[in-house]
Amino acid sequence: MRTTAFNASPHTGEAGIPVSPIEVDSLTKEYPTTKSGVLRAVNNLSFSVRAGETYALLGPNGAGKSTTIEILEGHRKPTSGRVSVLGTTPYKAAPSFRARIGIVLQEATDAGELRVAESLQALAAYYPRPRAVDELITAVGLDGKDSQRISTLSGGQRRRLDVAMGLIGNPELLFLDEPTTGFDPDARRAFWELIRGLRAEGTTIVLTTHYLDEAEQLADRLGIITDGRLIAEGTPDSLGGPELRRPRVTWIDDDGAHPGIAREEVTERPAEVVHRLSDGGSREPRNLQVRVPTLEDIYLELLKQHKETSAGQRSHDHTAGATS
Ligand SMILES: Nc1ncnc2c1ncn2[C@@H]1O[C@H](COP(=O)(O)OP(=O)(O)OP(=O)(O)O)[C@@H](O)[C@H]1O
Repeated sequence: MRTTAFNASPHTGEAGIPVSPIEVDSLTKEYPTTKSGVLRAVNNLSFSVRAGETYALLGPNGAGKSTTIEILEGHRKPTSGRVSVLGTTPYKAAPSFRARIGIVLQEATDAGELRVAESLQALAAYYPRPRAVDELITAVGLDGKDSQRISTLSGGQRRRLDVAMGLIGNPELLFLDEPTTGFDPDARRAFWELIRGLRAEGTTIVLTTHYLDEAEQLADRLGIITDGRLIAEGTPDSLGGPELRRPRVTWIDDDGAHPGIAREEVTERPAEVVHRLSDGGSREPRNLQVRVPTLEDIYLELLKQHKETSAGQRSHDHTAGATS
């Protein structure tokens, strides 16, 4: 068993050894398909999440993020591999496990005719140390909506209530599956503050999102999944490595035989390139810009590289198969 000691409130495993709250080792999940085959949604995936860390799982639609999260929550059983969450195997865990985790699913469950505060009160009764309902309503920005029927909330307000439902039990470990879909920009920023507050309290958070700025704002580390595999992992400042982070100088070249050509130079010394292009500052190349790659640029580049490598591998396998 891989074990790691961490500074912030380590969880204790079966043998009393401190372990990461989440350890995923060679996880594979296959779904049966209608054509009596299988779809491998998660493929030999390994990663761990440290105590008190916010970890973002990123990846395109269908990459296997929700499947992974559902296995971590105990809602699905792995086909193979080992998963440990808070020191237990989630799908076999005792009911007390549920009280220690908070879940915000991608899709809200039907709330019937319940009202905001009463739904949270009802849920709070299941937890040994729930959060105060009125404080939570304020924290998620639903002030004044206490007695409104859930069915009449707007999409974004409903999503905020989902987040409140995930937090009501005061969880040690919080799963957020695309939590801010449908939020307006203001509400997203308020939500980020809420998450930062939870992180400061020591809550371990696993987040999936398609908003790269959200991942950059919230995550200590990021993992990129595609085709069920982890293709890159790192901090928002280091993901992709120095090569993908080099600044780009772009301009429109009007000097050559064909004026108006868009140019780009990738460089570690953008000031030097600008100096050269502007003849020491004496002229202005058209649309001259220096751009540092954003997390989104790096993410897209990593996915592109993965696609190219996979295509190359497939064609190599095909050729090798044809000649063997
Ligand atoms: N219950 C299921 N039965 C069969 N196939 C499934 C099931 N759930 C998911 N899949 C398939 O597994 C793959 C991974 O899906 P998953 O929902 O985990 O992806 P995701 O990364 O969360 O995608 P998104 O960003 O769109 O939410 C997809 O091809 C999906 O169609």
